[in-house]
Amino acid sequence: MTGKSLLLKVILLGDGGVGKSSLMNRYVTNKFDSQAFHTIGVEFLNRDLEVDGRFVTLQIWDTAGQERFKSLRTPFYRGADCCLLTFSVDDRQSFENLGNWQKEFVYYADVKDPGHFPFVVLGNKIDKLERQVTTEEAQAWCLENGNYPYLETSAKDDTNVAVAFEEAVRQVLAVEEQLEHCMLGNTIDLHSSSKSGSSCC
Ligand SMILES: Nc1nc2c(ncn2[C@@H]2O[C@H](COP(=O)(O)OP(=O)(O)OP(=O)(O)O)[C@@H](O)[C@H]2O)c(=O)[nH]1
Ligand SMILES: [Mg+2]
Repeated sequence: MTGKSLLLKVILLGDGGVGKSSLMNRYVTNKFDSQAFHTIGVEFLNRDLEVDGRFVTLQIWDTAGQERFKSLRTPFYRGADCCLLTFSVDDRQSFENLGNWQKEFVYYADVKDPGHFPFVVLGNKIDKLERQVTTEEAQAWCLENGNYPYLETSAKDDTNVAVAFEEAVRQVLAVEEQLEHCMLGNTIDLHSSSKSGSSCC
């Protein structure tokens, strides 16, 4: 193993019943429960992985989507490195609520620069035959709301679950690299006699 393992906190948000707990459990324990209970508050599980040569410990925070548990989940948003906005492709309302979840996260996590925060959107339950949201609609929402990556998953069939969490890591690493690049730019600026500003951030 080269270098230190990076601890990243990712948080799963979305309406009750879209499959957040099922995605986390599929990814970490490779199990699926067709009779899963609603989450109360938050739970988290860790999994180590390697993405593009970087060793990462992913701390996955699974939150309660039901409105009545709002005050129990929001205190845990702070410090998240990535937010997975989740809906279910067989539940139109859960898709229409994505914007509310995004706003709730930005507010309670106190995100200073929402335009550069790594969100990833997941359309879960693609094993279901009766869809209420098309792939194209979901892609269009992602494009309009911040050009977020969109992945379609099935916790039941284990479709794209690992890919989704790896994409979350890639998004965080990309933002981190951008920041490092900017800081390097600023360091050079401080020692430079020219007054030209940094080209990023
Ligand atoms: N067919 C199918 N069912 C799924 C899938 N993912 C989850 N489910 C089922 O959907 C129901 C709700 O799943 P949960 O994982 O508990 O949903 P949640 O988003 O954690 O819900 P809250 O904890 O209330 O916020 C359960 O009965 C799961 O078995 C999937 O990919 N396909
Ligand atoms: Mg849950």
